[in-house]
Amino acid sequence: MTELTRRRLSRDGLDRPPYLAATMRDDEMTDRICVLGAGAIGGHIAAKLGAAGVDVSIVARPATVEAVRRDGLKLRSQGVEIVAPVAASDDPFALPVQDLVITTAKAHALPAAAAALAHLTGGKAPVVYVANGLPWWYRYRGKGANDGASLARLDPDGSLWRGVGPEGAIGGVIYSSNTVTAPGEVTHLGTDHRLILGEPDDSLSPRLAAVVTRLAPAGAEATDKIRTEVWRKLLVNLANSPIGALTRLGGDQIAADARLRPIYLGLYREGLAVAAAQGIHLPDDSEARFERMSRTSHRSSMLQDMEAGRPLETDAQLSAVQDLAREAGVPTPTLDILLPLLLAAAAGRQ
Ligand SMILES: NC(=O)C1=CN([C@@H]2O[C@H](COP(=O)(O)OP(=O)(O)OC[C@H]3O[C@@H](n4cnc5c(N)ncnc54)[C@H](OP(=O)(O)O)[C@@H]3O)[C@@H](O)[C@H]2O)C=CC1
Ligand SMILES: CC(C)(CO)C(=O)C(=O)O
Repeated sequence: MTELTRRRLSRDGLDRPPYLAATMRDDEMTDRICVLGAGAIGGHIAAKLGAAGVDVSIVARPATVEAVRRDGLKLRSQGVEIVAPVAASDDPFALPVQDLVITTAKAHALPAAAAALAHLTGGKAPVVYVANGLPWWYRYRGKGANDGASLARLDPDGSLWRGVGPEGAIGGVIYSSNTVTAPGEVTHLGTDHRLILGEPDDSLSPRLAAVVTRLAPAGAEATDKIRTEVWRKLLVNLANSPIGALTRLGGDQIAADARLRPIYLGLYREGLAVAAAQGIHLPDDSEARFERMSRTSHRSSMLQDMEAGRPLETDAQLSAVQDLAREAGVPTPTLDILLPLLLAAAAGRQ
């Protein structure tokens, strides 16, 4: 990386002590935003919000909380390091009710976070779900035959649907390559950064407009076709994630290996067919997508999880797609081979 320009940005121009949300006066906290599950993506979003003076707190794991309380939340992006003084806690129940909650926890971590989300929203505040893969609320106010229930794969005991409620859900799709390089420090690779938000009923509601305005410092934009955006991104993950996690290769290395090309194209095209069975018709840009990976050395978040020994996001990115394919009678031969290989490889990690 080129020499970093260090900027120390302080919310309200004050050097506030680290984590204060629970002790702040109510009149100081009129526009509270909390990011639950702040790792690579949540850290990126929270750092940009904090640097812009937004009153943001994060709920994160203890090592992150300790680092952020001590040193602030760091984001290295395009040769600049932002150090944002965001509040941090590993106990969501110590936080007051928020005006807006963003979750960037992986799909498999969400059911366990349902009670925390319910507490943070106070039953009122919207929750922006930013994640790869199919979301648990996919069948809320959609137009499909099975509308009106969670995707069972992603909300197996219904704790999200019943405990948090789909009414508060705002869908989020993100294009941004990030890695946690140290606790409380996120490195953003390249220049791409898009955060696309949409209502499950596809309306351009006043609520959506308000949320997009609040999250503008983090690059938010609105869509009136959130499921189309979910699929557009999911196709990329469906093809890239299993190949990357199995081979341990970054984007440019995958693109340089011609043997991987038909596997990538196969996965992508199977995803296109499943999306089409859902009424979402996207152009076949699989070849261009494959070539485009040569531009980035980013190691996918699933590969990062594979290497760190963490659970993989296979349910949201792969198994839920296979579920929809089976429901619709769409063949997915490439996915059907790679998914068991990936699950076995993940299970066999030391
Ligand atoms: N990284 C990237 O470049 C990209 C990621 N994405 C997607 O964004 C989403 C987030 O990914 P990413 O940021 O990489 O993931 P990370 O694992 O870096 O961040 C998620 C963090 O949330 C923590 N967490 C989970 N549940 C809780 C909880 N209840 N309370 C506190 N902390 C919690 C996790 O801890 P623990 O691990 O201990 O559970 C982890 O530290 C995923 O869906 C991913 O696929 C999309 C585009 C690019
Ligand atoms: C690789 C990338 C940026 C796009 O596939 C991604 O979404 C991830 O890391 O999970």
